[in-house]
Amino acid sequence: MTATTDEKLASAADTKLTVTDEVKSLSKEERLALIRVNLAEVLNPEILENALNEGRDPRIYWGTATTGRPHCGYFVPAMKIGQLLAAGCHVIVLLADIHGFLDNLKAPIELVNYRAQYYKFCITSILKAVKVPTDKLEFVLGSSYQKSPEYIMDVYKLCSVVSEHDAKKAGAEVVKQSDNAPLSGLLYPILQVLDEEYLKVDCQFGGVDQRKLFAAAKEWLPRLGYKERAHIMNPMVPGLQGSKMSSSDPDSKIDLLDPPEVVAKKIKKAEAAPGVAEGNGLLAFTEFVLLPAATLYGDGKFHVDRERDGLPPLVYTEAAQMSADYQNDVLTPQLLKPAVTKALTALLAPIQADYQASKEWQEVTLKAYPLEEKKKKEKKVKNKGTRYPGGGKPEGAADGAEAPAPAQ
Ligand SMILES: N[C@@H](Cc1ccc(O)cc1)C(=O)O
Repeated sequence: MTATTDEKLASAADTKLTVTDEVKSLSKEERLALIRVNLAEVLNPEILENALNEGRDPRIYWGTATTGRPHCGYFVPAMKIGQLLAAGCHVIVLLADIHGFLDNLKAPIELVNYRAQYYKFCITSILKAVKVPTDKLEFVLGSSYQKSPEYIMDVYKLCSVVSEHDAKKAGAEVVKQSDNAPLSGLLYPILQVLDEEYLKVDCQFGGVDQRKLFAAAKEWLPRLGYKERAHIMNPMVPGLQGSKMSSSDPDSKIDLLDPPEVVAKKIKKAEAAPGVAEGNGLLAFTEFVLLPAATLYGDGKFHVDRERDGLPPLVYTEAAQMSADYQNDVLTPQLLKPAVTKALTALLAPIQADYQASKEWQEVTLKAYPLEEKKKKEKKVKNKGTRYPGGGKPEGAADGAEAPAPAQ
C-alpha cells in the first residue's frame, strides 16, 4: 500500500470516528485499514477478513486488569477502541478483576470490585472526552463468567495440557516476576487465553507487551478444540520519563484527575532531550493521542505557541513533521512542553467535570483506593510550623487529637 493511500485511510479513520452511521458506507478494505491504523503488529488478519466476508461485524476485546488508577496512558488504547468502533466492530472492554489479584495481589481481593467500577467510570469518561460514541461498546466484568463451572473446568483442562515453563514464559512481560512467586501468576495466562473463547471474539487487542500471551492463545486454544483468534497490537508508547507508563511510579504518569497545576509540573519535569525524538514521551503522546484527538475536536491541528519569541505558531497535522522539527531543534522542549500541557489539560477537563458531577464515582474512588485518598487528604493540610498562624500543635495536645470546634 502506498503512503498516500495510508494517509487517506488514516484521515478517514479520524473523520469517521464521530459518524458511526457512515460505517455502512465503508468498503471492506476501508474497514480493515481503519482497524490497522497506528498498529505495531497484526497476527492472523485473515480471521478478521473472514468475519467481514461473512457479513459479520468483527467482535474484538481489550482487557485491562483493574489494579492501579488508570492514567493518561489509557488514552492510547482508547483512541484505538474509537477506531475499531468506527470500523463497525463490536468492541468489548473486559474489566479483568480476577486478573487484578492473580498478578501478585496488585489489587487486594476485597478492593478489586470497587476498582473495576472505578475503571469503568474512567474508561467511559476518557472515550467521551475523545468524542468516541460509547453506545456500541460493551463492558464485561471478568468475574461475571470466570467463576462458572464450565469456565473453571476449562481452567483445569488447560492447566493439564500447558507446561509450567510455558505458562511462566507466556506471562513473563505482563505478570510480576519474583522469587517464590505466587502460583496465581501461572493461572493468569491460562485465564486470559480462555477469555477469548468465553467472550466469543474474533480478535483480541492489546499492547505489544501482550505478545507472548497472544502467541500462547494461538497455540493453547486448539488444544481444547477451540479456534484460534486474530490479535492486534498497539505499540508501547513511552511515558513521560521515557519508558512505558506505569501505574506504580507516580512520576511517570499523569493521573486523569490531576489538576492543571500538577499536569504542568509533571510535564515540566518530563525527560525531553533536545533534538532526540526517539523515546520522547511528549512527542509519542502527541502522535498517538493529542493529534488524533485534535482531529476529533474539529481542526485536526496541534498548535505550538511561539508568541514569547515573537514568531507565528507552529501548526502540525502530522507526527512525522513534528518529529523532524524536533530533531532540527525548530520545535524545542521549551516550546513543546507548554503546548502539550495546554492540550492535555483541555482533554482532562471534561473527565474531571464528569468526576465532580458524579457522587457515585467519587464514592467508588474512596472505596477503591482508600490509602491513596487518605494520603491525599493528609497532604492538603500543610503544616508550616509553629511560627505560622494556626500552625503547630498546641502545647500538651496529644497526637491525633482533634482541634476544638470553633465557638458558634
Ligand atoms: N493482560 C492484560 C489484562 C488482561 C486480562 C485478561 C484478559 O483476558 C485480557 C487482558 C494487562 O496487562 O492489563
